[in-house]
Amino acid sequence: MAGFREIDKALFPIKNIPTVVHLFKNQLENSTEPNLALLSIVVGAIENSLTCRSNISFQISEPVEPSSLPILELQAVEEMYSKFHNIIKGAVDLKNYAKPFATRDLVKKVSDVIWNSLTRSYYKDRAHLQSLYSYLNGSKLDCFGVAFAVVAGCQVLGFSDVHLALSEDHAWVVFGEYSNQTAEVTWHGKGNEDKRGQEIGRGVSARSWLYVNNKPVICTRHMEVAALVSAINPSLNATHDAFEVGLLQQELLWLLYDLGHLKKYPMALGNLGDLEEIAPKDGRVQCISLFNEAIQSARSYYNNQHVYPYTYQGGYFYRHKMYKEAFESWANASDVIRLYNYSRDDEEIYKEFLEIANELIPHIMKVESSGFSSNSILKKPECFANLLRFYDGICQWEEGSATPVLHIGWAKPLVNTISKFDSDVRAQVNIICADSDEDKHSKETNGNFFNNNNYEKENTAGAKFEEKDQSTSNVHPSIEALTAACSEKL
Ligand SMILES: CC1(C)CN=C(N2CCN(c3ncnc4sc(CC(F)F)cc34)CC2)S1
Repeated sequence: MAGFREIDKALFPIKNIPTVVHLFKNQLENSTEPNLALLSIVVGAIENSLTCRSNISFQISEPVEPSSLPILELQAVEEMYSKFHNIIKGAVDLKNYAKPFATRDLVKKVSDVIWNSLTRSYYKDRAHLQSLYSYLNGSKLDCFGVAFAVVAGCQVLGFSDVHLALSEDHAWVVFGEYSNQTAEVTWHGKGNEDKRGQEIGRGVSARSWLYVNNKPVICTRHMEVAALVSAINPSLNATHDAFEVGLLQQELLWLLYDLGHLKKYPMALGNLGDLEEIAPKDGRVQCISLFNEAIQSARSYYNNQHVYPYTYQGGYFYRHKMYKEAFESWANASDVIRLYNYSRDDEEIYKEFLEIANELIPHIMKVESSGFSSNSILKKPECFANLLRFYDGICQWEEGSATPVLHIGWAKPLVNTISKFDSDVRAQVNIICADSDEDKHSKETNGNFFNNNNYEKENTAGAKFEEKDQSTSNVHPSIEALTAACSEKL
């Protein structure tokens, strides 16, 4: 695997963001494949020098240029690249692995080389541990960083069939002549025995959100560049970002967007949307359309089995006080999770729903019930309908799962929220029956329980609602009990 070519070397020493973008453009547009190790070292070096107080070795001099980046010398990068190259080539005797396609043994061997060269114990969730710069200068990598390093290592060895597979909270690799082989190469979560070398489970874990019902993002080389750019972390500390690092990430994501490499990568589109919300670039689409593109991408390529596109969008609406829209996004997120079984590996998404249900929605209820405007969301039946759909999805997520989701801590905010809607508003919500069926996945074809798009009559709020008929629904018993309880109470 050759290192930089002459046209890349000519860009050094790197002093500003446009030059980094130019380097990535060269790597992404030329005929051979982009060099993952080199690009990860470059952005990792810049990120670390601007976010970590101790400017680790690469002889960083104070920026002399008016531009915003410390000067990055070619020699420093080449030394790091050849160090990575020598670690991998030195440890893997290619005579034992016939080409052209990788084998499980080869992938496991590369994973072992990375794994065994890491610092014995360190705080794994720390920021800035995702790049090869961190690996080569601090022998530390986070969960994603290990998976990325394995793919970069296989690229150095010439196995172009080994690619990164990404769920919303885990990473693994695919390989083989038909790219249909899978292997764990890193750990996940706290205190879980790693499953490195094993193929991705078809057992109970396959129904957990962690493996997105076998609809992960399967990266091309170019999408692996998008993953390393997405993994750039501009945070300086808990409250501040290093402005230049965020700008670099935003410019690189736009380059990848324009080249079409974000089309099948919903989270990268969401990341770009978040950056655009903070610092909108002239002549670019609104950030809300990026969140919509992420949702369309998940619906088109991943059978709508991803949650984050809806929480990116819901978070945006919430921050902009567009509460009716936020409820719809969160209800759509809940329609995704309802088809999964909750497992102990799903903590991250559990925390996401917990925060929405027990922090964000109660906050909205508080600020909305202070005023008495006729335009209040507390007067809108579709808001009530979407909240019920949101809660019902979480209840169904729990159904059939070995691990419970709900506990008493969920009930108080839940009842408090529902009881904020008057009976005349609640009465306008039509709960549509869906066929009751044990298997979760057959439900995704039966449509929603709360079909809040199925209205017949105009009502005062301008939306159209059917009068509630007497049909009982088979939503989760706890939701039905709650709505009944509210009716009795009022
Ligand atoms: C709506 C949110 C709470 C805001 N940020 C979210 N992110 C979700 C995770 N993020 C990601 N962004 C791009 N690619 C990946 S791959 C991956 C799994 C990891 F194990 F490899 C995570 C992730 C970025 C940040 S979801």
